[in-house]
Amino acid sequence: MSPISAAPAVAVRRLVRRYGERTVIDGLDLTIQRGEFVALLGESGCGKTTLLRALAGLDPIDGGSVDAPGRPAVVFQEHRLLPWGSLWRNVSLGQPEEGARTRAAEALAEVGLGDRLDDWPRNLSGGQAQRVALARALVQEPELLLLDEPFAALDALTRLRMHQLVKELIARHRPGVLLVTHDVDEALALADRILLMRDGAIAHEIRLSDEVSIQAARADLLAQLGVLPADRRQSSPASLSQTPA
Ligand SMILES: Nc1ncnc2c1ncn2[C@@H]1O[C@H](COP(=O)(O)OP(=O)(O)OP(=O)(O)O)[C@@H](O)[C@H]1O
Repeated sequence: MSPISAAPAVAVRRLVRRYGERTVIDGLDLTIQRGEFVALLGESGCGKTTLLRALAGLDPIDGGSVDAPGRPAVVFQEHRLLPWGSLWRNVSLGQPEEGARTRAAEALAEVGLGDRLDDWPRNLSGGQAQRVALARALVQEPELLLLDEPFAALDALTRLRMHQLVKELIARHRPGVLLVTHDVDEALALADRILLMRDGAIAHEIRLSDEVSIQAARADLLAQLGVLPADRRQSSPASLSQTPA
C-alpha cells in the first residue's frame, strides 16, 4: 500500500569495476526508484556502458553491491533481434510458452506493430526494429529497464517519435529506467533526474521538477560538461560530441 516501503528498482552501493589495472567505476552509489526515469550523461569512455552492464548483471563487479529485485531488461543501440525469428517469437524469447503469442501481440500493439506479429526483422526500418526491442523488454515486466543509447542510430524525427512512445510506455508500466545517452536534449526531454558521470562516480545530479526550467537545467549541464563558453550556451545545439570552442 505505502509507496515508501516499496524496494527501489535498483540500489548500487560503492560499486567498483576494473579492467585489468584500470579502475573504471570507483565507489559509485546510485538508487533508482520504480517509476523513476534517470538519464546518465558523461564524456565518451567515462564508464556509462560499463555501469549499465554491471546493473544488468552482464559483467562481474570488483567491489560493492548491486541490488535489484528482479531481472533487468536491456535495450541496446542495435536492436539485436534474431533474424530467423518472427516478430512475435523475438518478443517472446525467454518467456513461458503458454500465452506467449497473446502477450507478444499485446506488447507489439503497444509499440504500434500489432499487425506485424508474423513478419520478419529484415522487413523493419531501424525505428520499427527498436520498437520491437522495446516490446521485447516490456513483455518481461521489468522492475528496472536499462536503455543504452537506444535511439542514437535513428534519424531525428524517428528519435522524437520514439521519445514520445517511450514516455507513454514508461508511464504505463512504471519500471525504474536508466538511460545512457550522449544527447543532453534527449536527457532533458525524458528524465526525472539527470546524472553526470566523471572519474568513475556520479559527479553531478539535476532533478527536473516544475521549479527547474529546462533552459536552466540545460545551461547547468553544458557548463558541467564544459561543452561551450557561457555566452554561447543558450543558442547552441546540445551534443556531447562537440568540443570546446
Ligand atoms: N571489455 C573491456 N576491456 C577493457 N577495457 C574496457 C572494456 N570495456 C570498456 N573498457 C574501457 O573502459 C572505459 C569505459 O568504457 P565504457 O564503454 O563504459 O564508456 P562509455 O562512457 O560508455 O563510452 P561511450 O560514451 O563512448 O560509449 C573505456 O576507457 C573503455 O576503453
